[in-house]
Amino acid sequence: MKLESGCDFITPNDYPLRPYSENQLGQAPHYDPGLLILLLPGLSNGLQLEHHGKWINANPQPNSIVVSIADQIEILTNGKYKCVFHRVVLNNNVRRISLPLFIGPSLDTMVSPLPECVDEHHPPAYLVKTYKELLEANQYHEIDVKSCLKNVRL
Ligand SMILES: O=C(O)CCC(=O)C(=O)O
Ligand SMILES: [Fe+2]
Repeated sequence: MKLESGCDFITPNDYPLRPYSENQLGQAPHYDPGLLILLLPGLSNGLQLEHHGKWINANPQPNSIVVSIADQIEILTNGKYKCVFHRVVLNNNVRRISLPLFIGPSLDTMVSPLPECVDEHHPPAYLVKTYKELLEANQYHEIDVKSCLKNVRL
């Protein structure tokens, strides 16, 4: 994958306080686009990851950066490393601000399973698309539950 230039973007999140409302969602369950996400998770909890059908709290350490796998790593590794399905639950007591940096290749980069991850037992499991086409498949709407992965998994 050519990574001399890339398409990175930051989409800050500001989640309001919602007293007296248990488990109200700040972000619906979704997959993130791109290669990797570097997230400054702010001071409050709320980020949850799906693991074997259950939601678990990420509970990042104070002053840490959360690194998570986005959809292109799943495609590049031919499904070996799965994109993290996650959501945000609003906090009853603390206003939550988070800062995710979405790291991706340039928009015209073809994203396909790496040859090292394909063999006779692991045939290519994803369609070959450019990063731009992957974003379009997701309607540029990263918080939509519909991930581009659904459109490119074979
Ligand atoms: O607020 C968070 O911790 C996560 C944000 C997130 O998942 C996103 O913006 O895609
Ligand atoms: Fe996300």
